[in-house]
Amino acid sequence: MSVVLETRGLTKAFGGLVAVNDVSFKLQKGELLALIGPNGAGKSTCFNMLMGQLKPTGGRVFLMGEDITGKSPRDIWRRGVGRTFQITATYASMTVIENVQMALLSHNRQVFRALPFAHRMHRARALELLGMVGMEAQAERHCAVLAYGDLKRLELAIALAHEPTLLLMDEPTAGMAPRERIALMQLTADIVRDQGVSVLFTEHDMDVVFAHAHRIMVLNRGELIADGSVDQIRNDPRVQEVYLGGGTVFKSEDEAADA
Ligand SMILES: Nc1ncnc2c1ncn2[C@@H]1O[C@H](COP(=O)(O)OP(=O)(O)OP(=O)(O)O)[C@@H](O)[C@H]1O
Repeated sequence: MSVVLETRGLTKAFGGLVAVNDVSFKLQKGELLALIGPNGAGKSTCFNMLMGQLKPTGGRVFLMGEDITGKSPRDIWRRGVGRTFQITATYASMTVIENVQMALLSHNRQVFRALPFAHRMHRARALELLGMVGMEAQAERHCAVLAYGDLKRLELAIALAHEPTLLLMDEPTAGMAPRERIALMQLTADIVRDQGVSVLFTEHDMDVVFAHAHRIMVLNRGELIADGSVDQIRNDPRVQEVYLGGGTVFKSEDEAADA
């Protein structure tokens, strides 16, 4: 296995508040890694440092062994780190396929040169990407009329248009119904398996995390308190104590399957 992403002692302080404190981890190629923790644990701050939106106050970030600490978001994106957001970022006035075509034009640095012909370019690849997320049949629909779950799947296709090595997904299932959440993460897990992409995601829904993550890291008050398999995390008393303020006992695998 090869390491795609590594942090060493990653730290971010906002004045006196240390939001992320000395966080070190590795993400292997083809891994679907969850970063969980209660509200305010530091997950978004961590993501924003990985993506270049925030500069760390300490520590380093390595992508495929290369030090990318403090690089700009655009530079990091160009190196193959894609991102999906809590709020979908699609163009409502365009059709589904046009949104993917735009992403492909952007990936190929053709946006301005090719704009008059944009609707004709990269159609085959766009349809292929829509097929990957089960949205081929909706290619000609306008984004404004799409159901929320479909918008999230389109967002995934747009992120894949950039052929990312690593995809950062910040609460990908926020605002979705439970059944849709499981479906979107199943789709993500299939893409990880079939396309060799590596994914780091944050998620509040424990059923989603336990059902799909290959490995789970737990942040609490900026510190990484656990890093292990689904079973290790489910049974870790520190995690049960700290996560959601204590008193939480996670469902066993059998109970979760029955739910
Ligand atoms: N720009 C900022 N300035 C000051 N404090 C900040 C800033 N961004 C985040 N914080 C603080 O850092 C801590 C971690 O916040 P962060 O948003 O990273 O947590 P989180 O785990 O993503 O939370 P949530 O699950 O609620 O999204 C919080 O105490 C938050 O108030």
